Amino acid sequence: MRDIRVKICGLSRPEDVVAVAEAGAAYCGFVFFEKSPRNVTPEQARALAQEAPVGLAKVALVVDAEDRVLDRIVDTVPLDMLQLQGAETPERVAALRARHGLPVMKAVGLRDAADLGQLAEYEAVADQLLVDAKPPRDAALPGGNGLSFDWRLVAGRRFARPWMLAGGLTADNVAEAIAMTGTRQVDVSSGVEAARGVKDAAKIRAFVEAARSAQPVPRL
Ligand SMILES: O=C(O)c1ccccc1NCC(=O)[C@H](O)[C@H](O)COP(=O)(O)O
Repeated sequence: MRDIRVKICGLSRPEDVVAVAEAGAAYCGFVFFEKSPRNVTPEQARALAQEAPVGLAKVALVVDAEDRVLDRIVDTVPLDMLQLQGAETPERVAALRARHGLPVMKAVGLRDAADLGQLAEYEAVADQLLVDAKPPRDAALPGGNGLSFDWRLVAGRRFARPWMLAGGLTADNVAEAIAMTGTRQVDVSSGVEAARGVKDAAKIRAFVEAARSAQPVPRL
């Protein structure tokens, strides 16, 4: 299967972008969140983006960012997509989409069936959904924690928009996750790191290979 699209999130060094491009990923992500070990400034992200070849989509991840912060990111970094990882409302998603003229991917955290209602709410306004594990209540980060959720929650679900599976994925479990959920897109951060916040080129390669060799359930 060659149509699985992979996003590698939390890049902070030029060699990470090169490794992601060479591995054949479709998206690379830059984290703008000061408490994160993967945080980059707009200027750093701009330099990283210059390493990205045509065809590798550059995604800015923000968490409840104020307009002036997001304006500076968008004005500084050549971007292809915004990823909203905070508590942005559907109205805020729609407003940011209109303000910046970029596709918006809204992250939705799942822990149990009670969280599924959010998917429909955000499908109505976002270009894509990132279906992620809901962070633990005491987590320092709202994402990028290397935690999975119960994939059976979305197995067989018909999404109205393109969506990406995230949360605790690794080269060892990504094929099973794709087979179980039927997703065509996957996102990873912790699972391709040598140490927290430090990406590993061999793990990136192994992850992309494992994802692209997976067999999603056929669409009926
Ligand atoms: O990665 C971070 O440090 C981060 C900080 C704040 C909000 C979100 C963050 N990361 C989100 C991701 O990188 C992923 O899109 C997703 O949560 C999967 O992460 P992981 O479980 O580490 O693969």
